[in-house]
Amino acid sequence: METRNAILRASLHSAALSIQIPQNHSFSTLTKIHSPKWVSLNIRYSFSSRTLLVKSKTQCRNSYAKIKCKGVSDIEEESPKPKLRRKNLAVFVSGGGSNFRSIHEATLNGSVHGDVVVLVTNKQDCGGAEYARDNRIPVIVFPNKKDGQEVFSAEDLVITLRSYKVDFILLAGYLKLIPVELVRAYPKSIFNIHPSLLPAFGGKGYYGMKVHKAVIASGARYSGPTIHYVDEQYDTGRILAQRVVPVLANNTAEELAARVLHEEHQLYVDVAAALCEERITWREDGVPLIQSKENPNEYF
Ligand SMILES: Nc1nc2c(c(=O)[nH]1)N[C@@H](CN(C=O)c1ccc(C(=O)N[C@@H](CCC(=O)O)C(=O)O)cc1)CN2
Ligand SMILES: NCC(=O)N[C@@H]1O[C@H](COP(=O)([O-])[O-])[C@@H](O)[C@H]1O
Repeated sequence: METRNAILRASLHSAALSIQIPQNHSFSTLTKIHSPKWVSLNIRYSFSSRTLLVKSKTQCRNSYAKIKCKGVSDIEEESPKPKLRRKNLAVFVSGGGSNFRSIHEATLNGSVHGDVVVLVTNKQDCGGAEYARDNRIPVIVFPNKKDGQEVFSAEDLVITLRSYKVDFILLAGYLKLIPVELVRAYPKSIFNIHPSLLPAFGGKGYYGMKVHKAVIASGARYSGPTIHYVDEQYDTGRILAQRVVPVLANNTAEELAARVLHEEHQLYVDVAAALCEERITWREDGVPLIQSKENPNEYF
């Protein structure tokens, strides 16, 4: 097939390649110049609905090289990847919302293939709620009581989140217990970030600076954020991701909090990206794993 022969003019200095391919077909190349004489070339050649991949490592004599495919085995057919639907995210906060802002910014810059469609908070004047209003993200107050009377129930919250077609719920500094109705309505779809290496320093009473003070007082040499699935109790859901932050001998709780928070921001964006790209898988023993984006054969 004529497509199997591509005459290449490799200008090894600028790594510019020109390829003579029949008209009305598209192609893309990936080149790697190993040395003045050797170049690797992957040609992705698409026509109609088929994509062919020609891989070759070729010795270039002077500045021309003729790539010949030895047979069909040189050509792999790439089935077109189904275009992933953008996912809808609900974020829950109670405070400043720096994790929420990191996630929102990542949805805007393309790092996360999703959109924050609603913010939920128990404190309608907190920093996270203010940021949401400034960015035209709807804000829901939950729990919401007036004169001790519940005016917006857990069932109301489930119905409202369904109306926004929420795929994933991300807790980011939310300090209230998520009701069982919501946990059951969104199985394996609610996540929380906690500022210690769970299961250490977690559970009722462990939030905010209380966590970091307990870590410092314990003499622990390492801390760091944990992202876990949310179940019906505080901080007991399956661990999905962690980052390690050394605890320095002279660290105050505030200094440790700042370093852990910095790691949280990147970790939550990485996890949100994996969720929206459907790169979560479950090990046989029930441990959730994240598939590497760079190398799909690797999990962490
Ligand atoms: N069903 C769940 N709900 C929530 C979880 C969870 O894992 N399952 N995680 C928390 C977040 N969190 C730790 O990561 C956490 C938040 C708050 C508390 C706590 O002790 N809160 C106090 C009240 C604090 C306040 O109102 O200011 C309390 O319940 O007495 C512990 C852990 C979010 N929800
Ligand atoms: N147990 C829950 C808990 O302590 N969560 C912690 O609250 C902070 C919220 O900061 P943010 O509002 O700037 O994202 C974060 O450090 C988060 O890990």
